Amino acid sequence: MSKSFGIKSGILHTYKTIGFKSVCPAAKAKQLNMKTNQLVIIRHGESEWNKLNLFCGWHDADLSEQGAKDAINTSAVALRESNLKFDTAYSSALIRARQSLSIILKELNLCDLEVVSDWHLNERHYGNLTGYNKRDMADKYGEEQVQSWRRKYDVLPPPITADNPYYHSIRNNPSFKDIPPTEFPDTESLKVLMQRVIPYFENVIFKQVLGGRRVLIIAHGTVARALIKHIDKVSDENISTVNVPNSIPCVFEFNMETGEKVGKTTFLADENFLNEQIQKTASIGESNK
Ligand SMILES: O=C(O)[C@@H](COP(=O)(O)O)OP(=O)(O)O
Repeated sequence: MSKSFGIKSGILHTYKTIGFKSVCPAAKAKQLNMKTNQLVIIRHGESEWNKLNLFCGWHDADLSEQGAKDAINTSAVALRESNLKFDTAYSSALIRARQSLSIILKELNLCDLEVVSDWHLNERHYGNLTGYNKRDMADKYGEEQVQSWRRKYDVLPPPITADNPYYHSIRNNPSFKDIPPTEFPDTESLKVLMQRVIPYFENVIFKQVLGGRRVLIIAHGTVARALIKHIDKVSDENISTVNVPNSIPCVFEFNMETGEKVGKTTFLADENFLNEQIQKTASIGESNK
């Protein structure tokens, strides 16, 4: 049985959320009259490349069988148990996010929901790390370097070169045909990714949230970290400690008049399961050799 709870410092050490601590009666009355709306963000289910522990980024990996099951048993079950309803949904242009969204919507009997898939919500481009096993890269370059590529705010992986086995399939992916050539990345840090994700979020998605539409976003680990950093004002340093696991819905609530965040960021999962999945996501994982 899923249950919800706010992120506390014990779970994501330095990640502090904005909660109401004590309020005067007038402020309480204001809270009670406040119109709010929720936004749900989910990282797609496990992909074939998550399973193999490969840097994936803009490579278009399918969902694994387990990922498809988790979209049903973890994502859809939690949304249903929490009685969350949606008017519209967004995903990246990548198959793993689109597949997760379509499975979740089918489970919730929402197959007719308006859906937008947009490349601005794509995972960060992992540059020339694309296709390599994370543990093998740690053996070659050291764990510190690999964790810095993965989690530091402003560290770019080496740019992808034409001899990378996935260079051409990424460049020629029909799902990316509308991306202006000058905006097609060859590597991205979290900082660089935020330059495309946050304007899209603010100008397209958040306006709908403030207008009262109930929005579901299916995205990626780094995109979810970008949105958490932006919404919860996490510092450049502390964001490196935030890891977002596959399939577990993350719920934010906003004051519709002011756009301010209300209450705590909430992951819809049992606390032990959430902690286990966060540890798994943070870890460099195993080699396939
Ligand atoms: O690109 C990838 O390899 C993973 C994230 O990997 P880490 O940053 O956790 O290593 O992205 P996602 O599975 O969310 O699309």
